[in-house]
Amino acid sequence: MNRIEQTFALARERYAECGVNADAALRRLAAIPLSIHAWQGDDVTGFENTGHTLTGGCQVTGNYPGRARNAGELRADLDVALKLIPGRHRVGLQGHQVDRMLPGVDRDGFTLEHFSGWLEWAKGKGIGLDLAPAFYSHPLLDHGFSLSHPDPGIRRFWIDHGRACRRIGAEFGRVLGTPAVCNFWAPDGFKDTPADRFGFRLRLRDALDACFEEPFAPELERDAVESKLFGIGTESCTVGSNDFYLLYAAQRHKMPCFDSGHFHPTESVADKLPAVFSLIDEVLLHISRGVHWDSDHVTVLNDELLSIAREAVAYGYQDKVHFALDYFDASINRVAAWVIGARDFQKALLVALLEPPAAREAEARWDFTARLAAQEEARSLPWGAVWEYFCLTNDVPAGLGFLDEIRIYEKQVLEVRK
Ligand SMILES: C[C@H](O)[C@H](O)[C@@H](O)C(=O)CO
Ligand SMILES: [Mn+2]
Repeated sequence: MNRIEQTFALARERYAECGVNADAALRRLAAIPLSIHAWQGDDVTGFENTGHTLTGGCQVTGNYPGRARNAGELRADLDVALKLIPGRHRVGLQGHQVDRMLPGVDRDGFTLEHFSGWLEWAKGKGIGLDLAPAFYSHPLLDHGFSLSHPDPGIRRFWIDHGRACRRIGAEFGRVLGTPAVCNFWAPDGFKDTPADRFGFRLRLRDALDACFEEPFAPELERDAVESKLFGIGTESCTVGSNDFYLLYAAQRHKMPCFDSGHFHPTESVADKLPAVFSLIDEVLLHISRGVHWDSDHVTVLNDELLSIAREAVAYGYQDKVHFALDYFDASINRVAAWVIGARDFQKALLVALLEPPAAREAEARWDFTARLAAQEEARSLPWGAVWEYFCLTNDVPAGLGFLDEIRIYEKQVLEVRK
């Protein structure tokens, strides 16, 4: 046995002493796909080559060399990242990350032809694809409004873009054999105090209803709606607030999407999961990290990530949670950003899957002293040895070895992109 196998054998024994089957935890972790967000690789730019800047209240900072300039380069970068993230995952696309543009066709007329390269690539890799409409970075995001805009013509453009993405997503689902998650996030909102919070929400409601009018089998396509607390330039009011979308999702049988950067800094996304799952069957998580605001930092293994992962798996409904990454950092190697963030969330999931029963047993007998002691002692259990074994058995480097491969790719490919 090599060192990793030896330390895993000892860790397996230690966990068994705590009533945990480490092999079973590894099997459950391997069964959890993450949706790797393609937009970390192109700085949410898209490939329409229209020169649209990033709008919609998001911001990407940094200018690290090597941003993907087209779908082919983005797929090549994702190929490298996916080889360094243990397990089998999915890839999430934005509605403007097209393979090609067609003469006279704008986002409201996109079809599978605009994403055919992505479909062939995903089919070849045996992975699923998710597709989110891009309701931003376009001249028709007028005064910052899309689906809730007062002008019916502008609303129609964005509704048709949303409808087009769902159709393309359903095709992805049909060909790839796994439903595409189509996440609807509209940046609509107000920099300063609005005079009409209600009319915009009524229009958003009706526009979403129009987007979702065409039924698709759940085996092909799933709809999610993503709330947000504020954006840059929409500090005073977002039309798609959490109150709006939570009720919309419940009434219209859609998935609420909780983005961990979209709530007040002291608000717990982790606690929302068991609350929502008492009444809603399925959710989408956007795993991100806000530093002071929705800054979309690369996820790190902090208490918030650990608690989100724990609440997502603690009650056995993890197959009803769609785990998607959502952050964009252009100040570091973009491939490394995918790999570090994805591996970190997998570590958080593993810690949760390895959680001993002692804390829950103590709580069941109202012994909160033993509960706290058990929760804190669990922190020092040898989950790292189990993680390294997970990397080994999935043929990816444990420890920092993944960075060596990224550095080689950086030298050979990223640095020569000008
Ligand atoms: C690019 C995505 O649509 C975007 O990140 C959205 O999910 C979001 O979180 C906006 O703040
Ligand atoms: Mn998000």
